[in-house]
Amino acid sequence: MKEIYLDNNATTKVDEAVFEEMRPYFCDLYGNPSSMHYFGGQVQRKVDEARNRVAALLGALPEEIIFTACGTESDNAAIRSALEVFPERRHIITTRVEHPAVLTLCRNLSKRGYRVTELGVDGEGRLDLDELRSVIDEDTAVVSVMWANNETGVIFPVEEISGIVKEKGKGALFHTDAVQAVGKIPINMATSCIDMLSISGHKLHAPKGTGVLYLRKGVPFRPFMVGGHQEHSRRAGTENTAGIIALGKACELAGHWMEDENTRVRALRDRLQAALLDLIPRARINGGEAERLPNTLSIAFEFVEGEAILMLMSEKGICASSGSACTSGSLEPSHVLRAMGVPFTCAHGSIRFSLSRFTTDGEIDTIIRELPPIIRRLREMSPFGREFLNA
Ligand SMILES: Cc1ncc(COP(=O)(O)O)c(C=O)c1O
Ligand code: FES
Repeated sequence: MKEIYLDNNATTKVDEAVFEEMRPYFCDLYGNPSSMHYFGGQVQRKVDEARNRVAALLGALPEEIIFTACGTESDNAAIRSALEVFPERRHIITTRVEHPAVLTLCRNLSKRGYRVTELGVDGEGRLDLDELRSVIDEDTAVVSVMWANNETGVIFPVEEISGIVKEKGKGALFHTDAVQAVGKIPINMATSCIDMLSISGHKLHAPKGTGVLYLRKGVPFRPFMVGGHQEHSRRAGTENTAGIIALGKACELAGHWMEDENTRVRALRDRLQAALLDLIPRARINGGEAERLPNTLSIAFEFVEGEAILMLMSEKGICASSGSACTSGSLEPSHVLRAMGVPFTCAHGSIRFSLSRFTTDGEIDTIIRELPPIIRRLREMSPFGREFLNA
């Protein structure tokens, strides 16, 4: 059975071209880029090329790119740096729907004397920017708001938010977790006032364990990882050269595929969404009224358990997710859907489909064929579902 993989917000396939680009850097070109000899020098040149490629995708300068080990590290490095830049400030602003890479860090910091404001969202997952305007003050060190949500795909107006932070924040820094946005929607740091931005390689067809922290030129930075002088002393540790080279290639390819993502992939997502709403009663799109990533569909089916849907779909080779990968496995409904006020019964019956450039028309046809009978079967097994089906 060939899998139908619609869980690309959890992780993506490494593009074959990306794999080919990194392959020589394990057994043949294994030199240390910091070495003085030619053998290390040739690797250094490839790392520089990767930096240029990442910068090109972001409209950034190469020196604004810091390679890290993952999106989580980039998030931690950004927020911790801002707190060290302003040791006298004790206020952090974030949102209730951030990924745990940001939210858990902020909640830990709140136990160590920081005041943390978590901005709320409305029923469609949208932020209230007036709330941000009213809570930001001279004590605020950093504002961290994700570009796009991993569960619902809802896009936040981070350019406008960074403008508010610059206007009202008395120098506070603005960080955005753009892990789900990079490669899916156009980003141009040249025309932006975002100070720091996080990327994770494995969400854009590069290997797991690669990441980037974009740091705007001139923004003060206190490194989280200290030791050697790698990455201009901003991130110590011998570089993951093969991973960095892969990430560079993945960013180059993401630039080429951006239009496909926003046309063909978007049309596939929209077709899946329309068909499921049409064929399955009492289904609802989470964040459906908000601006969303072109590849993401979070859909709630009343009277059924998401985990049960996932298991029956998995038997048919269909891979999707119920909320974020890190929270599935716990029985708590997703913190994102809870923050949106999605009723408990819908939050539990929510499924996330996340497409990629590798998703085909035929795969979408299969889901449209297989999912409605699965939901019907599960509803027949549940007392509330039976009541509804018999009504
Ligand atoms: C929005 C968001 N931020 C951060 C991360 C963490 O990235 P990584 O897995 O590279 O640590 C993820 C991935 O799950 C994510 O979706
Ligand atoms: S670790 Fe990826 S969704 Fe949580």
